[in-house]
Amino acid sequence: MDKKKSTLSWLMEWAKPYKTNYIYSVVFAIAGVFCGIAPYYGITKIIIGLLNNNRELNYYYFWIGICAALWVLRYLFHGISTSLSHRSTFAVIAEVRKRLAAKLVKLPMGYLMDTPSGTVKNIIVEKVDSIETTLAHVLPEMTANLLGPVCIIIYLFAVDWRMALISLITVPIGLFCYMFMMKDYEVKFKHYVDSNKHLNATAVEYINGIEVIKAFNQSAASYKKFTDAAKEASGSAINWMRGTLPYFSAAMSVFPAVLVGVLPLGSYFYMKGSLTAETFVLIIILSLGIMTPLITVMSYSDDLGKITTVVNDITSILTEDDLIRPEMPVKLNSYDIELKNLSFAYKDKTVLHNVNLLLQEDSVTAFVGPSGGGKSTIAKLIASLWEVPEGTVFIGKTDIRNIPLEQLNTMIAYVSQDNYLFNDTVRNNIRMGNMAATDKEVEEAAKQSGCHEFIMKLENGYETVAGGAGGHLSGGERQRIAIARAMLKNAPVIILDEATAYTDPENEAVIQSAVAKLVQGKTLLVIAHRLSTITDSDKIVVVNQGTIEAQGKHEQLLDSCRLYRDMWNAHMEAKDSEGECQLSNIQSKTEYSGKRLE
Ligand SMILES: Nc1ncnc2c1ncn2[C@@H]1O[C@H](COP(=O)(O)OP(=O)(O)OP(=O)(O)O)[C@@H](O)[C@H]1O
Repeated sequence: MDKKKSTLSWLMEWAKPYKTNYIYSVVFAIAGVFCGIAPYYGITKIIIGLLNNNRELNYYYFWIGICAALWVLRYLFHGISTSLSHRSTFAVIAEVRKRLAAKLVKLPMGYLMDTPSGTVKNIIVEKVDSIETTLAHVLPEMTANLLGPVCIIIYLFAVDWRMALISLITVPIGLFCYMFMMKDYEVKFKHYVDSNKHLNATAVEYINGIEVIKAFNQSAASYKKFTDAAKEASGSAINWMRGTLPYFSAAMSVFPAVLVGVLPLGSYFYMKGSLTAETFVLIIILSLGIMTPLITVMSYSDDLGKITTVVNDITSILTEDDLIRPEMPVKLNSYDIELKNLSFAYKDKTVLHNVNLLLQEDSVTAFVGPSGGGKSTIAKLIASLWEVPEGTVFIGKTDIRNIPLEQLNTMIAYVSQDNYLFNDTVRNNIRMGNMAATDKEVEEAAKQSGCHEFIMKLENGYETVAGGAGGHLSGGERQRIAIARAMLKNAPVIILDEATAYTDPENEAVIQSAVAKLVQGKTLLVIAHRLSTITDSDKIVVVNQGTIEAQGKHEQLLDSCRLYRDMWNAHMEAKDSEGECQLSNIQSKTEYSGKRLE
């Protein structure tokens, strides 16, 4: 996407589908402005009639009628114009928000992790909302309100060029004030916008982290961070207003004050006999008529100063580089996953070094290893949550960069420790795995992942609303719902990244036996800290410090890999000390391999 496009080009691109509506809106706005100015001509005619001692009542009725009709038409046309521009603008706003939401899904996780969610929300909600003024008001009203006075001034030139020039006397002064107002406007407004984004991010952080803040008695520090952000936001608003308001007020008062020149100089010409009373009255009244449109134009100049910052914010997301993927689905020979010379860094920190590995279809591969070794990073690269910068991930011998994102998302079910549950019913949260699933299928998946029982105990069973991020459920319950969701998806590649970390051993056994039934013919990758749960995997891979330290079956690794042996011993000791050394019992329930379980 073109990152150098101007603000105007962006606005035109967004408004293009509604071009006709906008054109009609401008036309009606112009008609409205003319109907607003024209009565001044009628009033001039009435005054001139009075000055000439015209005694024909019909003459006055006629002009009064014309003025009244025009006044009504003015509001009618303005209403039609505003309704057309608003209808189109709200459609544009919805479309821009849709594009932003669609874009977020295509962006690498890195972008989303580096950008606070409050900032993203601020752009999608508030910033997008603020293009409303420009498209719905500034475009039709500013055009019309500029065109009206310009036409009158041309008419005045035709009537008396000296008076027309005099009526323009305030324009350079007004422009001068305007120039001062616009000096540094964008910088100050940007500061105001940035500090508001920061305030949004801090507010979201404060709300999301309230549990930790309370638990660690950090309310004073966190509250201070939030109040500092609020203070900065209000300071930047004051700074922005202070820098612009005096000039804005001066421009607002000077610009439309056309009578300042018209009255004294007109009187002088009249006294000298070079200006008739009729022309003088006509010029005075028409000069008054152009004031209202000029004030309207001035009031929108402020919005023009803001729009570049607003559009830049919106397009900063829209022009961010996507995960580049083709559109057309590709045919894959198998669901074998192969990593070749895979390296990866989070910013400057390299966490994977030249990883080579094969995860075969119809088999269970388990990643084990010390914390921070890189297990989840490999899983995320396979799931394309991050772009592969160096080396290659193949699925069925096809580079994942050549597989459309949608196809990839359909064939991989990724369940992590922190699975997000939407603020929707438990049933719909599970159904996200397969939107076409029937209620019965949803419940079947819930039974297999060990959540049916606790769901039935919830206030409204499957219709209970899970709450934002599943806040009404325990960590283990949330994980089991996420597993049910993945089961329903029935994807050929399943990645369980510590998916049962919060689950108690009993439920873990239920889940694992259910998953075991599903893995036939699939590629299953399990990341686990509880080694006893993966001893029967087809392949166990020891990941340490971003490299593959060893791989093989449990018994082989016990013999050949010291790190694995140490981890196993530590795990056994921990189990012993917890008094839950019914290993054989748990193992028999927790084997992932479907072949053994059946
Ligand atoms: N988003 C991120 N930004 C920066 N560094 C990260 C990010 N995610 C992970 N890391 C770092 O990358 C390294 C590997 O992390 P990763 O989560 O892959 O390890 P892991 O083996 O899965 O660890 P664990 O078993 O604790 O989940 C760690 O040093 C971690 O701090």
